[in-house]
Amino acid sequence: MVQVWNPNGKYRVVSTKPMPGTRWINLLIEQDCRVEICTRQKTILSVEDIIALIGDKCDGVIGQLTEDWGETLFSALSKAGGKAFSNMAVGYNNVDVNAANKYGVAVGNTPGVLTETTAELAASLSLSAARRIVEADEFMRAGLYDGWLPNLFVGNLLKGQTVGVIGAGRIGSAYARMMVEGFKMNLIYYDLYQATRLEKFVTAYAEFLKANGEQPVTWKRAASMDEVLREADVISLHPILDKTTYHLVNKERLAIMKKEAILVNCSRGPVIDEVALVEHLKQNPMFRVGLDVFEDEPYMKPGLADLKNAVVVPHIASASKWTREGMATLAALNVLGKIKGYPVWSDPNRIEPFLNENVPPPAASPSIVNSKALGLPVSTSRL
Ligand SMILES: NC(=O)c1ccc[n+]([C@@H]2O[C@H](COP(=O)([O-])OP(=O)(O)OC[C@H]3O[C@@H](n4cnc5c(N)ncnc54)[C@H](O)[C@@H]3O)[C@@H](O)[C@H]2O)c1
Ligand SMILES: O=C(O)[C@H](O)CO
Repeated sequence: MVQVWNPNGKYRVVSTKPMPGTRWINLLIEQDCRVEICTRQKTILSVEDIIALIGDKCDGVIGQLTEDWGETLFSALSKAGGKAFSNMAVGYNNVDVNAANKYGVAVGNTPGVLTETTAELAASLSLSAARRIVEADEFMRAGLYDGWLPNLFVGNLLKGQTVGVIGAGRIGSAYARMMVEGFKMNLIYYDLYQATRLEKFVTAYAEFLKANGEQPVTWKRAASMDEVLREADVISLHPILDKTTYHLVNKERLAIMKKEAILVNCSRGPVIDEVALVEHLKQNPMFRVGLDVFEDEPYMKPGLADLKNAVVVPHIASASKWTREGMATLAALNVLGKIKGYPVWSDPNRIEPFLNENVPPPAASPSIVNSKALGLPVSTSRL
């Protein structure tokens, strides 16, 4: 149930799951780590399972977003001499960072490497919902197709419509660019901060279209989230999950959206009140959703699975080979960096140097979310 690499390594690093690729294992082994990988056939490990894996001596743990990293686990890790934990994910709403701070444990995450992959899945869900691809696929497989018809699976044209993005950070901005450039959609977004680079991109693209005699695209930063919900035809959610974004989309907000709107969620399930969503989908058959995440994963709220106007996939937005191997590498290097006393990389939005397989990675932890709280030194490397 535990696979061991480099048994005589000085530092003991535990991974609660097998992760894609071997680079992450090799990087740890090269730096004198004994790597233990839990191979249990149990998808979601409990706190007790992880305490058993940590044992009496553990220098660092690489964990998953399905695990509850709170007071109990950080206390156990600290007692075992551990100073580092990394989620193999960019989102870390499963981690109580205050508890980690209390025990002086660094918390890593994996930004950047999954930005485009996740945005591509959001774009795929947008298209699947707009063009009713899953419904049509089921129809074909059921042997129901008996010839072309003018009204068969008529969906929505994206070109010239408005795409709304809630949370225009790394992934939200990448998605917005795909939809604007790929489908010539106009953009409206809501974020606590201005997405300057995104705005510049859309402005430049609009100028390019105009110079080619085409209808230019437009953009607008909305003053409120409701403005996006009212105006957009396709809305994709990309904020972090915290107290301010829990049930951000609720019954009242669903009611202000267009009757034929498409809602996509590749952020975290609890950003939508899923019970209210099921009801809304029942009442509004032309309203469609594309969901990668669910409020009570791995479960769906009753009724959702029966609805034809919902496309549902099992939290696979970051699931491309390159991204998942890169996430494993970043998570391992976060833990390794802390164990070795390396500084923290200065810009978690520029993690490319860690992903080049042809050169050794920088001597730094790529992304530690509580580096300031722990007073960790920051790398001065300008690679
Ligand atoms: N489905 C998946 O597999 C998958 C994959 C990657 C990331 N994610 C989720 O996507 C999230 C975003 O990732 P990212 O790399 O783009 O992060 P990011 O930090 O770059 O972007 C998040 C954005 O949300 C904004 N935001 C925060 N609170 C908000 C609010 N109340 N209203 C509107 N905007 C708000 C922030 O200002 C920021 O711009 C992650 O935290 C994670 O939960 C899911
Ligand atoms: O936060 C994340 O990284 C995802 O949910 C998994 O890739």
